[in-house]
Amino acid sequence: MSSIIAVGESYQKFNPRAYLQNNYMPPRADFSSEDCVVPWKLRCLAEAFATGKIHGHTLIDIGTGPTIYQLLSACDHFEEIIATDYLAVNREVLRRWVQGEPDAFDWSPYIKHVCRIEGKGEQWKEKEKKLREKLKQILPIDVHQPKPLGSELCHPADAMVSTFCLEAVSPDWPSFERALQNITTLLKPGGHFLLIGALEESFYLAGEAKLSVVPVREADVKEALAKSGYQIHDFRSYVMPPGLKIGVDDVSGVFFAHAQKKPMA
Ligand SMILES: C[S@@+](CC[C@H](N)C(=O)[O-])C[C@H]1O[C@@H](n2cnc3c(N)ncnc32)[C@H](O)[C@@H]1O
Ligand SMILES: O=S(=O)(c1ccc2c(c1)CN[C@@H](CF)C2)N1CCSCC1
Repeated sequence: MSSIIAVGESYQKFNPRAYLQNNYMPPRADFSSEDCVVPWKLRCLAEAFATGKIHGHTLIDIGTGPTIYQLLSACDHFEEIIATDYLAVNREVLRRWVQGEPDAFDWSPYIKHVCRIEGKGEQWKEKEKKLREKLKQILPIDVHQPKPLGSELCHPADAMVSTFCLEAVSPDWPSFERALQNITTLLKPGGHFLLIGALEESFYLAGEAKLSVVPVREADVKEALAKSGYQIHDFRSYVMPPGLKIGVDDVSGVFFAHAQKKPMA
């Protein structure tokens, strides 16, 4: 238990702007080729939603952080999107983006790219406006609690997304598996879950904060999803090019999983 408390304490120094700088701005965030990791991630999400299988009233994002890229392809398929994060500073960064504050992070390269690969002729300002309208709740969360949102969600979510969260907040593998079980209670039986995460990463930097990450491999993630009652529909991995290792983390690759919570027996 103390190690989970230590993780929480380490996040008190998390700097959202530094995190965004390290991971979501050029040169690391490169859109110049479909083979780059950011286009690969956005394509995984766009293709999952393009199947038409993932839809409903409410989608919840677990550990949203200060980012919204992971919600861009979702917003056409849900009435309401719920963002969640452990840190008030991240929830405030999200609120400032939703309100269109001038100092908010510029996600337009991501929004333009997603509009292009979705091929619906949607203007990027339309998608930006749509996501801002649908991002109706920004809630505190702790995935290490059996009830991660504290009080129950009025209804389990129809679908769930989580990107780079579970492995980045779990001190060890059993904690990762328990956190996955905890967040699975927020998803309705039969609901779809899109999970993106870091492979074989042990740390990352976010300003003054140096965060520990539990290194995970493909097989570990697949096993944890199966143990939490998911059927895996799609699982892909991306091997990080050496040139992208600039010291802000030691990530070796990225995984994408499209899973579905099995219906009640
Ligand atoms: C590596 S960031 C991922 C952010 C974003 N989803 C992305 O794709 O970049 C991990 C996030 O988990 C949040 N976090 C830290 N401890 C948490 C906890 N116990 N429960 C839920 N989220 C937590 C952090 O505040 C941070 O925003
Ligand atoms: O999309 S990424 O693969 C990415 C994006 C976010 C993160 C990581 C990797 C690895 N560390 C995570 C800490 F938990 C956060 N990417 C890394 C290369 S440059 C562009 C961003």
